[in-house]
Amino acid sequence: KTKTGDLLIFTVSTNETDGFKRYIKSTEAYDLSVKVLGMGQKWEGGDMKFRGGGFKINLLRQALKPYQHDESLIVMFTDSFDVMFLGTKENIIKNFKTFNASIVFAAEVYCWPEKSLADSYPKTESPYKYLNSGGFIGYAKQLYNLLNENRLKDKDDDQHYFTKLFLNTEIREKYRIRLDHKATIFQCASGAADHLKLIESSDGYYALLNEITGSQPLVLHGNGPSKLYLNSVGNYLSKARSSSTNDCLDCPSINMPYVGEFPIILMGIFIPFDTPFMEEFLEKITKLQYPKNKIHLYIFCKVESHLHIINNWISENKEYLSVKKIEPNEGIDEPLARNLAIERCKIKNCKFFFSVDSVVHLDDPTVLQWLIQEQKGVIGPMLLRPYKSWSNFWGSLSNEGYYARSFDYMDIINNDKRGVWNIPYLTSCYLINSTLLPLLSGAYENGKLDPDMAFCQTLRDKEVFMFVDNRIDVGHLINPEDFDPTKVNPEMYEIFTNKYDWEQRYIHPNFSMSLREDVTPIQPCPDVYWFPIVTPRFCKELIQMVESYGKWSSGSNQDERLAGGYENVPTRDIHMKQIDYERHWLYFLQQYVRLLQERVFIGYFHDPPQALMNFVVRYRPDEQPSLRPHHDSSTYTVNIALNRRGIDYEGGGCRFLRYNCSITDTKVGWLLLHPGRLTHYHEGLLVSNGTRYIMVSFVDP
Ligand SMILES: O=C(O)CCC(=O)C(=O)O
Ligand SMILES: [Fe+2]
Repeated sequence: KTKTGDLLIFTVSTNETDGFKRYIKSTEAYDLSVKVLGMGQKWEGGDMKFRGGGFKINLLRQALKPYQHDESLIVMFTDSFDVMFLGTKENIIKNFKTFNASIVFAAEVYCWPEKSLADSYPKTESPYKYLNSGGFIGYAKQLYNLLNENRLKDKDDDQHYFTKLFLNTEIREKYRIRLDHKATIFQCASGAADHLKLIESSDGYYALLNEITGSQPLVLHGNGPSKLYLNSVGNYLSKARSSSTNDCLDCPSINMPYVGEFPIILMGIFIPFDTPFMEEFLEKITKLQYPKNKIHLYIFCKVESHLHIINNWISENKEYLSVKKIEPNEGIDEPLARNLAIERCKIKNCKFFFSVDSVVHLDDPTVLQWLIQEQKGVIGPMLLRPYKSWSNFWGSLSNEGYYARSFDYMDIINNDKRGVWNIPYLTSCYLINSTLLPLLSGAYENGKLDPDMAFCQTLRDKEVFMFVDNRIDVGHLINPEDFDPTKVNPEMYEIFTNKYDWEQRYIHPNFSMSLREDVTPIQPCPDVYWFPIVTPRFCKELIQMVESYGKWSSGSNQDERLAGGYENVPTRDIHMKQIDYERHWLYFLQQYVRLLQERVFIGYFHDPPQALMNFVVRYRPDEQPSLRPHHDSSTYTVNIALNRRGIDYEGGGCRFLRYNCSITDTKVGWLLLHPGRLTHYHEGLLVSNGTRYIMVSFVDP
């Protein structure tokens, strides 16, 4: 039996979709108890994107039967998958009573489904003129009787049904039916997003303020096309976040390290186009902290030139449960390859499908343990292109279904707000719970859409939420644009487009130590400084680049590469311009070398550094074994050792005559920085065996 003035809430849902779970959470946030009708039954209400929904009303009528004589019990009905509660029972009842009505319906901006009925409505100034049947509230007895004034079939449209009843003035007055024109209880979001503002409420949570009516609605309905709006503000409302501490209150907690058994997963690795830094990509996959004998591998490689590295990697990693590889010559396109991965996941009885694209670098090996524990249907870690606002998710969608920036996008990518975010588009790296796979057959194929767009469209159509977690930083994205795999050592050219990864591979790990005030720079000769700057790999690859180009200068004074056509102290060399590396090298000078220069030659600033001569020198006993004493045409000179004394060659080094000081134990990747003129008259010492390579720049000639 119910108490006087009690509130009984009904909803209908036949299965526990993400929207339903969100609805239930919102009722829990305000201690509301709700009776769910239809759970586990077959949905008989038609396709709600068109007309339908009579099913809901017929279930409700049945459920109200026991209360048909109760004149004080207040009954509320709401849809579930696109509805959230924003307030307490007390406020709902209080606001209901101010209507002095028996039944109150939600009101919305659009007259639907029969536009022509708009003229039959009573006139109102409010933008919410028309009945919406996704939410209503009334006394049990009157509601029950109203539902018996007329009958509808399961597949009939419930909103149409109620609109007809409401527009019948006799019935309207008999039951004292009113519409919630001021959205004091029900807010329908369609056409109203501009009226609404998320505010920080005095209770430490977020609330929704209707700036037109001044109300703070208690039930928010993402009717019609406003579902994405609801998803977006839903990240804040119903106590999902604290406005006072800025904490996510609704985010699953994660055990690190992982406790319990590791479920079987299928890891799909997709290489749909030429991607730089594949080596590191695969290394990070290898290092994932997840038992390999719980992972089925599925590799789609559409790039002939990457096959070699993939095959090597597969043969070095034999512990995986199984490996399925799709090669370019099989003629399987990307959407199909992705769809097949889902089918394979089903066949292998996996618990999760983990999809990773070749642009994804999973720097934190715990990422999988993290994602498994999120308890979401579809979830990915937030990944960014370093130093950029490009990410693997969109905060909002344009009307055409493409990227739109959400009000909180920058806050999320800057980590000013951390949490697990319901978003309309997610790509590159995500984990899918296998319970969803039956919905996702063919998900990656949809007309002309890119496979990622098609996939997200499918998820949205099936009302599956996508989440992105920015609570931890587990990796980053590669930018594959402008990558030219036809070059020798093409990653060397990625200093602009993928600077972060370029540094990881090519900048000496101790480089930044030299910039510290408390570290005294090494000075092997007066005003000659010595710094680690690039990795041995950089040196090796630069040598490969010049050697494969191969057109070494003759070592004579005539040099048509120079503006004057004459070189006073010629070396056997290849200029960076000749291997299309000049721009890159100048940027390197500006980004790294300049900082060292400013650290040791105090008070000299020249940004960006200029250099017309940037070249690799080759010394060989039978070619040019040494370089006679000279001044450089530079303010300061950069001289990097590219290979190893005592292993690759004997002898060599640089001698400063004024100080009778030589540096012969040069180290690969280490840079000598010295003034070019006047005091630093110098020579290149004789190479007696092998080949010595150095990289030289005359900075600020
Ligand atoms: O061999 C060396 O280390 C010095 C090279 C040099 O002085 C130059 O190329 O101008
Ligand atoms: Fe020199």
